[in-house]
Amino acid sequence: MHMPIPKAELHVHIEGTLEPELAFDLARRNGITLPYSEVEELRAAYSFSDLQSFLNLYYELMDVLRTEEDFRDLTLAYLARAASQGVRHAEIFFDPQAHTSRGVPFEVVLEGITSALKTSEDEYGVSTALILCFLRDRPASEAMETLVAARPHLEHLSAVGLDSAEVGHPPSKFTEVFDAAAQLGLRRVAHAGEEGPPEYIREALDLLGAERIDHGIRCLDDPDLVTRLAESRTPLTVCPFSNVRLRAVDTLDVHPLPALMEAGLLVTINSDDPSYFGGHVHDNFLGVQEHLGLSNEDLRSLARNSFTASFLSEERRSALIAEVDAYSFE
Ligand SMILES: Nc1ncnc2[nH]cnc12
Ligand SMILES: [Zn+2]
Repeated sequence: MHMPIPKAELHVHIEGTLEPELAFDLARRNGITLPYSEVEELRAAYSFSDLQSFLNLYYELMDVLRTEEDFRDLTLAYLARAASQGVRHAEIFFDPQAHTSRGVPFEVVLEGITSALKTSEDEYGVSTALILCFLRDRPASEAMETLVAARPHLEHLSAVGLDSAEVGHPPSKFTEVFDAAAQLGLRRVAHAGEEGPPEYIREALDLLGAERIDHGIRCLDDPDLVTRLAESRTPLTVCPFSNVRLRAVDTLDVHPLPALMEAGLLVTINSDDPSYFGGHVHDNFLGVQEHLGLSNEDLRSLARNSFTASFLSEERRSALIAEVDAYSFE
C-alpha cells in the first residue's frame, strides 16, 4: 500500500486505543469477566449519544488494564497502528486518575507506557511525547495529588492536559494545578469547546495558559474568539470522527472543519479515541477529504500544521515538514 502522508498525532488518549480484541485478551490474562460475551457484542455497545455515554464505557473497559505489561501492550499496539497511518510523531494523553482510583499505582501506568515509548523511534520511526491529563469531573485537589505523584517522573512528561466530562467543569476549577504544572516546567493543553461553550476556551487560554486547545470547535460561536485564536496561531486539535460519534456534529458532511480552516486557524486532524470512533488518524484524513471535498493540498496543509502545532524540537519539526512537502500522493 502507498504510505499515507507523514503527520503528527496530537490528540489521542492511549486508553481510547484499546481494541475490543485486546480488551478480551487482557481480561483473560487478568482473570476478569467482562460484561460482554464476545468481541462483536462489545463492539455493538459502541453507539453513543454524547460525551458522557462514551466516557461510561471508556472507564468501564479500563478495568482490564492492571499491570505494567498491560499498559505496555496497549501502547505498543497503538504505535504499530499509528506508524501504518503515516504518524511520525505522537503526543499521547493518559488518564492516571482513571487507574489510581481503581488501585493501580501511578508508577505501574507510567512505567508500562514509557517502556513502550522508549522503543518507538527505533521500532516504528515514531517520536513521542506524553501528556498527563487531569479528569475535570473529579475534584481539583485530586488533580493536585496526581501532579505530586508525577513529580519524581518529570523526565517522561512533556505537558499536562484536561479531559473527561466538560460541561459543568470549567477550566477555572484547575487554575492552581496548571500554575503548579507550569512551575515544574510542563507545557499545558486543555480540552475545551468540545461540548462546552466558547467561554471555556477563553478560560483555558487565560487561566490555564493552554498553548493548544483540544477540540475547540465551538469557538465558531464566538467570532472575536476565532480572531484571537487565528492571530495567536493557537492550534486546535480537531477530531472529526469523534465529533460525529459523540454527536457534537450531526454528520461528517456538515463538520465545521472547512469553516475553521477558512478562518485562518491552525487546525490539526486527530483520532481522539480511535478504537471507539471508527478510525485512526489517517482514516480521519480520508473521511474529511471524502465528505468535505478537501483537496490533496488541503491534506498536505493539515499534515504540515500537525508538526507546526507539536512540541517537537525545531530540528525534527523542520525535517518532518520537509517530508510533508516532498510527499507524493500518487
Ligand atoms: N473526547 C474526549 N473528551 C473528553 N475527555 C475524553 N477522554 C477521552 N476522550 C475524551
Ligand atoms: Zn480527547
